[in-house]
Amino acid sequence: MLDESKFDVHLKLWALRIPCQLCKLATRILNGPESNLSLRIQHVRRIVTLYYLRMFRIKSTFYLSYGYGADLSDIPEQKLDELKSLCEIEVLPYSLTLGYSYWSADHVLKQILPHGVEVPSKVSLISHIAHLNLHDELLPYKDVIAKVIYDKNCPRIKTIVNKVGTITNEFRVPKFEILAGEHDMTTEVKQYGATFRLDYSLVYWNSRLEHEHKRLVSQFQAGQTICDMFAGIGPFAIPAAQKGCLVYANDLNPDSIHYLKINAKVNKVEDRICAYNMDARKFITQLMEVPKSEAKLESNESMLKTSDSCKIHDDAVLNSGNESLTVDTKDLEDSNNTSVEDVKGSNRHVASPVTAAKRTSDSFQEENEKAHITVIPEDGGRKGRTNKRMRGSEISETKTWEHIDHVIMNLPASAIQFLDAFNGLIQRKFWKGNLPWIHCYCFIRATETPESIIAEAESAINAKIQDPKFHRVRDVAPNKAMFCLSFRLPEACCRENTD
Ligand SMILES: C[S@@+](CC[C@H](N)C(=O)[O-])C[C@H]1O[C@@H](n2cnc3c(N)ncnc32)[C@H](O)[C@@H]1O
Repeated sequence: MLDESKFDVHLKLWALRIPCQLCKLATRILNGPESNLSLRIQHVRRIVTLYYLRMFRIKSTFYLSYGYGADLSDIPEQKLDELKSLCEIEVLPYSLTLGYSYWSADHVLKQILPHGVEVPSKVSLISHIAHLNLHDELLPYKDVIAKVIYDKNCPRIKTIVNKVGTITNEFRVPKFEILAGEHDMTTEVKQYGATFRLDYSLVYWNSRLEHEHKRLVSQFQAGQTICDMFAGIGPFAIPAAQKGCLVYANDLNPDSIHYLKINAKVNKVEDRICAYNMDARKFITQLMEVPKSEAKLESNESMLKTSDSCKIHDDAVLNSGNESLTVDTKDLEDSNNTSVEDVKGSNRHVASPVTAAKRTSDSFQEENEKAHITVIPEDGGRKGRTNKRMRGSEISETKTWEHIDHVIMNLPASAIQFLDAFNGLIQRKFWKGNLPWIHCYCFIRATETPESIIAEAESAINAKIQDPKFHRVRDVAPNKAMFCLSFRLPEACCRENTD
């Protein structure tokens, strides 16, 4: 329990009694820039405000002066003359108690925490949720720290959470303990004009990546096709779609896809986002693999023409075959217990067959949920393209084995290990135009260099990377920084002949 009375400070002050309507003017006179007085006034500015408001309520008016003598001798003559010309000034003693509610969180915590223990300075705000990362030394004080931060920031902050342990699950979602406020982790954040709804306890979200999301999307052009292999709730996908790109967005976490769909709707880009819930390696393979036969190709094309605006390579993505195109719902449920290291061999999600895409909205939704493959736009094509931001060319029918402009891989801990999926994936004779840009996020530790990262990437794709570009995103620890490695997929990755 926090004894709030411990923070009371009793002040004996002198006050000037000034009529209500002249208070502002008197403050301006006393608070002039040229005298020593202004310093003092600044020092007591909050008291002044506080007190002024309080007096205003009871229709009386005071201007508090912290150090003025009763005879007004501290006030420079010229200012005093100005004041006197306004009205008759009365000086009287006044006692003021500044209590717990007056002091800042920092001030209170400094008094509570033992000497030498640093007050937590970094609080991440995700709309109404304050996320603390308390280190071991502060854990014994976590409840009082949370209470003070909550008291001082309520109602803007409604929930205070602390991250427990390190992130070990595949979905990159920390475990949180709610320390104060409402037990509600659903929230809404804005990034460069887009709205993102999310449940912070279920999906990955990092507000510190806002600038990076913006930077990368600024490289995309309207009409381009983007593939986001680790899309989360859509911080790349939604703005790219807002820009007029067609986006194929995938994430292994079903909750991320749930919110991605919501966010696509909220931002009115559901006609330009196709969402998938599967392992990234399987996703990219199925998206870019050429259909097995011309016959299948043709039947896909006719389906595409009648299907909604999200043109999907049905044969590859929603293959009716029994073998590979399946997602194991059980594995997905259990995947919270899987470490990041397990990700590489993640084609293990094999079990229930995935079914084809064309159907009415309800059955569509139902079946896709079952199969963990979701295509958002149930009626996007019929509704037409509503997004005001769309510029440039309309999205034409897209065959993802013929052309994709950019591939985003934001899973820094292990995205490089997924690059081998591109080795021999594209069939050159079907591909039109340039090969895609790959934007692969990674961490570089003190023991590593950009060269060692390139070597790892080249070994994964089994080809030499020409003109790689590294962009430093942010420092995540003293010896570890997050980078974006961008390069155009080398021609040598392509398969020359169809099977
Ligand atoms: C670092 S987050 C990035 C999310 C989003 N792109 C962003 O910038 O905020 C990585 C995402 O990859 C997803 N993920 C992890 N392993 C995956 C896998 N094997 N296949 C597909 N998605 C995966 C996680 O669920 C998480 O949402």
